[in-house]
Parts: sequence; structure tokens; C-alpha cells
Amino acid sequence: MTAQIIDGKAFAQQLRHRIADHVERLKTEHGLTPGLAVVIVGEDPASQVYVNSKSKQTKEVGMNSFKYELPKDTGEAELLNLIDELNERDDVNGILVQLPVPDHIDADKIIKRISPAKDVDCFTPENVGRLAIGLPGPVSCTPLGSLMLLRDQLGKLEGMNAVIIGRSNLVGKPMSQLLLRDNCTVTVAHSRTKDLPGLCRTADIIVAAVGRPEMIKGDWIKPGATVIDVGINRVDAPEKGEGKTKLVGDVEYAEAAKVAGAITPVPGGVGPMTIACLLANTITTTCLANDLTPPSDLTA
Ligand SMILES: Nc1nc2c(c(=O)[nH]1)N[C@@H](CN(C=O)c1ccc(C(=O)N[C@@H](CCC(=O)O)C(=O)O)cc1)CN2
Repeated sequence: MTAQIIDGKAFAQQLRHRIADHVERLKTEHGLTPGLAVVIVGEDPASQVYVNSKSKQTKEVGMNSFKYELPKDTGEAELLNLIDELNERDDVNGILVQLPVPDHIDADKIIKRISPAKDVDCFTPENVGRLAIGLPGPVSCTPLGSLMLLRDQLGKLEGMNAVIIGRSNLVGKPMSQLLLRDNCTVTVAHSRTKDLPGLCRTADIIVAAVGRPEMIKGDWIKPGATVIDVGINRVDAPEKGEGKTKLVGDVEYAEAAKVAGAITPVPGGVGPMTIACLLANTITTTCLANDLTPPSDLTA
């Protein structure tokens, strides 16, 4: 068997087209132009790439983009002041602080300062709670993107055994909420889980979000299972030349693709969905702030 490759890049592009249509409708029917503010502190090269993509794609779908590039020695108080300002602004519907922030800044403190009404990452305690009890609001971007890919691939997820590997606040925990909501039987595995290979072999759906290159082996996959690889790991690639690197996921892709029914590649799988879902969340927060029902095709 050779797995179907789930093309996240193409799906994200279609999603952005739908988002652009929603933006146009908000403008023409309601006089609203959604605005997204993205804040980066420091010069981490990968973060700069992500932030530039976010800003570019925000403009491409017709929203206003506000980008704040702060030096790495920016103080916590200064960053908190900027967030306070953005919380107050009527033309800003979404605020995102790119993670990681430098060590001298307390990321939790920063996240908690973002108004839940503008928290397009769905990181604030209020929005995490809303997600857990199924209230309308933004949904964590990478899990939302993964869910959209799963539903597109499998239709109804009801009754399926889902194993999520990784229990982070960013991916593992919100992913478990979303799959539970879709009536999967969900197991969240982590570093203390016993017999991880055996557990994975019971899964109809595997979501790998551990951040360890190719940790999930091909022979851990149940034949026909759907594999969502959230990992984005940069590793040495001597085969490409001295000093060269490449991106790999958390799953041993070549071997897993021989067994799985469908699998996301890295790059080109879940990554592009993360940014598209950020734009989707900005539509959601814009609608909720203006007493409009968020479009059902952009949320969970
Ligand atoms: N505030 C946030 N910070 C971070 C988040 C987040 O959701 N909110 N997630 C990650 C980084 N991230 C978005 O910010 C992100 C990561 C990867 C991709 C992506 O499209 N990856 C490409 C490969 C890109 C490359 O060549 O490096 C792919 O997988 O095809 C988009 C967004 C941490 N921080």
C-alpha cells in the first residue's frame, strides 16, 4: 500500500480563497475590514519567515496587516504596553505574538495580556476554556488546520481511535478537545506513556506533535491509518552537500507512507494550514466583535 499524500499547501490555498470571499463580504455588507497585528521580538530566522508569511497572506486576502518587529532586548513592560495599545484599537481584530519570545520575557504573562476577543492564537485561558466547552471563538491554529485536513480526508471522524503524541498547550491538548468534539476516542500519549509503538498500532488517526525528528516509526502505523505530522524539525542533510539542512516531521515519512492510508508531508502538510487558520480566526474574532455569526466553514 502507498499512502495518499495529504496536500496541506493546496488545501490552505483553497481555504485562503474562501477567506478572501468572506473578507469581501464583511467589507461590502458590513463596512468592516478585519485587521491582524503580528508582533515579533528578536531575529530568530524561522520566526521571521513565519511572521513575513503571515503578514503577506493577511494582505493577500484583503485584510489590514500591522507588523511590529521589536529588537531582541525589548523589555517585557514595553511589549505589554504595545499589547495594551493593540487591545484598544478598533482597527485591530487579531493580535499574535510570535513564539518563542526571548528568555527574559515571560510568554505566559504576554499571552494573558492579549484581549480574549483578539486572541487569534487561542492561547488565553478564556479561549482555551471556551474551546474545551464548545463555545464559539477562535480555535488553536495548528489543531484547527489538522482537523480540517482530517475531515476532508475521512469525512465523519465519529468512533475512530485517535492517538495524539504530545501534550503541549499549543497542539496536543487543543487537538484532543477537537477530536473529542468530533466523537473520536482520544488518547494523548507523552514521554511517560508505556508501549507507545503498541498504542500507535491501535490508532485509526495519529497526530504526531512531539518535536522529535522521525521519532514515530513506520512499523508503529496501523495499515490504512491516517497520519497527521505536525513536527517541523530542521536536521543536517549531508546528502545535499556540506552544511546543508532539510525539514523533517516527527514521523519516519518514507516508511510510514508504505503503510498508512493517508499522510501529511513535511514540508507542505500541516504547516501551511497553521497560517491559513490564523486568517480564519481573524474573521471569527471580527464577526464575534460585531455581533455577527462567524462563517461555519472557517471554524471547528
Ligand atoms: N504565536 C504563535 N507562534 C508560533 C506558532 C503559532 O501558531 N502561533 N506556531 C509555530 C510556527 N508557525 C507559526 O507561527 C508556523 C510554522 C510552520 C509553518 C509552515 O508553513 N511551515 C512550512 C515549512 C516552512 C519552512 O521552510 O521553514 C511547511 O510545513 O510546509 C507555518 C507557521 C511556532 N510559533
